[in-house]
Amino acid sequence: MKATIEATIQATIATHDLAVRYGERTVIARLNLAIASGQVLALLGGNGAGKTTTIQTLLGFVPPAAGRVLIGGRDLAAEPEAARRLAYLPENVALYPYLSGIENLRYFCALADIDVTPLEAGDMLAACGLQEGAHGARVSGYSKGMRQKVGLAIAHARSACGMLLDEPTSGLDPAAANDFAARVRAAADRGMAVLMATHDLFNARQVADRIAIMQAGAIVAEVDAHTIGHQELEDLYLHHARELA
Ligand SMILES: Nc1ncnc2c1ncn2[C@@H]1O[C@H](COP(=O)(O)OP(=O)(O)OP(=O)(O)O)[C@@H](O)[C@H]1O
Repeated sequence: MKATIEATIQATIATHDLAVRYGERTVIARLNLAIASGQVLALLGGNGAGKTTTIQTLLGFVPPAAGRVLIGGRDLAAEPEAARRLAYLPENVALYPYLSGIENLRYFCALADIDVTPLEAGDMLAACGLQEGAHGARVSGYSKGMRQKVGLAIAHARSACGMLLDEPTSGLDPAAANDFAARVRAAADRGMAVLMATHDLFNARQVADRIAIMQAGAIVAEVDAHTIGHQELEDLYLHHARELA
């Protein structure tokens, strides 16, 4: 589904006719995305559909073969630093294991020239749901859910305008997944644009405003997450998965 030019320009995270190649192979083809402030787009798709490659390209890690990436209206090709306004939460948030939650948050903020006092860091972690007893403990002992809360706190502290999540709920128990979903929704409600690549249809419906289905590097369907039922979404997803088989 093609985003209008107006939506692309106004969006916080956007791509226009994006193509990505690995060698001779095209893995993203004419991808048009537009995610406005306050919106969550869930990107569904089978293994190898191109979800992670899309995220890596938005972050500037993978160069486009054609098309444009716009972050906050700034073209990444001309202003690569625009990608620094995005927070990235991969499946396993990378933190320094021998530092505490507070130290990790302060360190990642310092990299962005943001000075955060230990007290402020504790408040930020608490606001993201990390229990106080864990703030000063080494991250090596944290669960996946706790690491994600630190990741969310870093994103807020760095005033990210957008957040890219790659399979954030895989491996989380239902309570942790539910809690994470609520926090992502809250981040969007405060104005962040969120792109969430996931295999979790339930989570996609719970958190997202729109759900896009990706197949062989292109969006083949886009639906309203608030109105589509679980069965309908599953059928749509499987229909496109079968087309490929
Ligand atoms: N560094 C790379 N070099 C060459 N090909 C790659 C590279 N990274 C990914 N690919 C290929 O690009 C295609 C898209 O991969 P990608 O990881 O983006 O898919 P995905 O939708 O994130 O899949 P999954 O759900 O399994 O994580 C796949 O065919 C993959 O093999």
